[in-house]
Amino acid sequence: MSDDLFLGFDLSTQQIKVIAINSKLEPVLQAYVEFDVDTPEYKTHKGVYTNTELNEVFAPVAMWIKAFDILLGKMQAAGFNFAKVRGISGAGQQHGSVFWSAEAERLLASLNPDLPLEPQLSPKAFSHDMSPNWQDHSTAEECDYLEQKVGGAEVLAQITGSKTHHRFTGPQIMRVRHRHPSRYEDTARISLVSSFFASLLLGAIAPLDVSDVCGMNLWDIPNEKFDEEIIQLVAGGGEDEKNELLHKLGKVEPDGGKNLGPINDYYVKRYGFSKDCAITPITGDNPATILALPLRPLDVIVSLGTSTTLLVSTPVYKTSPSYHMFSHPTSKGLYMGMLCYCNGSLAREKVRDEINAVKPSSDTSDVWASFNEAALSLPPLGTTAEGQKKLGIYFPLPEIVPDCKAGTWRFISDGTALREARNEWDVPLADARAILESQNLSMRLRAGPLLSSTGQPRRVYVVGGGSRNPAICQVTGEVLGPSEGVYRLELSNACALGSAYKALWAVQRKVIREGVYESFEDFLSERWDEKTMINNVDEGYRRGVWEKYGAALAAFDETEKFAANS
Ligand SMILES: Nc1ncnc2c1ncn2[C@@H]1O[C@H](COP(=O)(O)OP(=O)(O)O)[C@@H](O)[C@H]1O
Ligand SMILES: O=C(CO)[C@@H](O)[C@H](O)COP(=O)(O)O
Repeated sequence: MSDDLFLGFDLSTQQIKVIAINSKLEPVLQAYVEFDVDTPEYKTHKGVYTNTELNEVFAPVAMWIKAFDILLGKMQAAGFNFAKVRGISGAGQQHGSVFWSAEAERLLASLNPDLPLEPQLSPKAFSHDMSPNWQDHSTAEECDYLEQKVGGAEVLAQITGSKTHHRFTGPQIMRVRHRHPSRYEDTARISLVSSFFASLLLGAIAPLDVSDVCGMNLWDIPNEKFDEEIIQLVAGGGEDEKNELLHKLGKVEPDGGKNLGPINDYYVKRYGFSKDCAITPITGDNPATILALPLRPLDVIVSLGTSTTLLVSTPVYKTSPSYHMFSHPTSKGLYMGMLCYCNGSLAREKVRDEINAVKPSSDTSDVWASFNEAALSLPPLGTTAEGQKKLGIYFPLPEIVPDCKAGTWRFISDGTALREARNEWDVPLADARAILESQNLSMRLRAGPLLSSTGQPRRVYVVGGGSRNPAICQVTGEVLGPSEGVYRLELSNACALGSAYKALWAVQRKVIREGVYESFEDFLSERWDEKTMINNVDEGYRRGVWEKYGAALAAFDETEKFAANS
């Protein structure tokens, strides 16, 4: 019906957000809750706790539930008509795990609509009150062990789509078993952040999502099943321990558009949702992001959230230890290729703050004004009249790609030799251009094999908080050089939007024949209106400039190797 509504939630690092759309893909409501601001009692910083000594980063599960209570309350206060919602999907920050206690199923199934969710579930529904976060770097030992036992990074990447990564859920579960054996023992079920969120909505533990499960290092992507050898290694012990872990993980739902069941009665009674509002698998925030745009071959999404991620959709399952492959969230036979950086917006903010400290802008309405001016006042690579180029690496946090400790490095390249910079670097002003170039050169270096033989994209779509920044968009266009330019998705939250599209597709997709449905791509292309959804924010390829950055790639590769080995 024309007034039917569909919800896409996003449980990300710093916020929980929602977008409601109608059947014509038009957004009718957006709302969010910011953890640090709206749930201050948990005292998180940017949504997480950090234990620097052990390289641990984690988030309190109770805070997410409380924030969800607040978000639903905000929607109610805005007069949102929950009864019109026909379908719900969502996205969760990837890799984070939630450890449910044996009490969880009973508590989820008997929620009292007179009370908020959080006090009914926390702490009793959980065997562990914290969820390891994707920024965590504490699992070096577990990663080395798994990689060595399974036969190396290439083999792990072939099976699971990625080499082992500190943040991936398999190594994280293994660490919880090592560090908190009794909590692991008391765990009845393990969810990802995505399936945890679906469980809250269903009032029962939801299956894992077909795409998000690929962020665990446990799922054999080509054979569409858990890899029992890896499960055994993570579980320790013998056959019983392996089966116990398989049971804790539960099933994986292969159909991204499946109706998992109606929304739990709790929400019907408390908020007035319809009894037949369908819950569709909730996926990872990055898989959900690729659903926000009708991607064509050679198109790239650069998501500029807390993390920076580069995403492509491809029919080719081509693995490498330097990037990730995931099953596509809606379309069997397609895959999502991804690069992910920890040092995205927080690293840019650090340089921005250093510049504001020495050169505050007269434009007090834009905290990025001085940073942007500094970035755009220099030529590519800050090249001097003598031909010296500046290459920097800015990792306030340990980085994923390359696997590198925290630090800042500045280099001068004269085209043949590379050396660490001395006083010829105007710190911090020259850092503005250098950090943007560095982040884009790193993506260009690694995304090449996922793209054409030249490594040049057709379009770059920028999404997320950082895409509002014109200097960031310009340097992205200069370095990545897309032939058709850089486009910004005008709705700021791509993964919530992609999730809402997924909910709509799941409810309205045509049945082609028994068990075969209209594809997500066909469904979206028919309805999507480019003119209202995206804006051309940079011309992209500039003759001579793209080539100049191409010529600097080898030197940039060397700077990364230097940083990773120092
Ligand atoms: N004008 C801007 N320029 C650069 N960065 C920005 C701008 N506006 C917002 N951001 C950045 O966007 C980030 C949040 O993006 P968002 O996509 O909401 O992240 P997440 O989904 O990870 O919570 C913030 O860390 C902030 O630094
Ligand atoms: O770890 C990854 C992807 O592998 C991150 O992209 C997380 O999924 C968190 O994303 P944001 O909160 O930055 O959107």
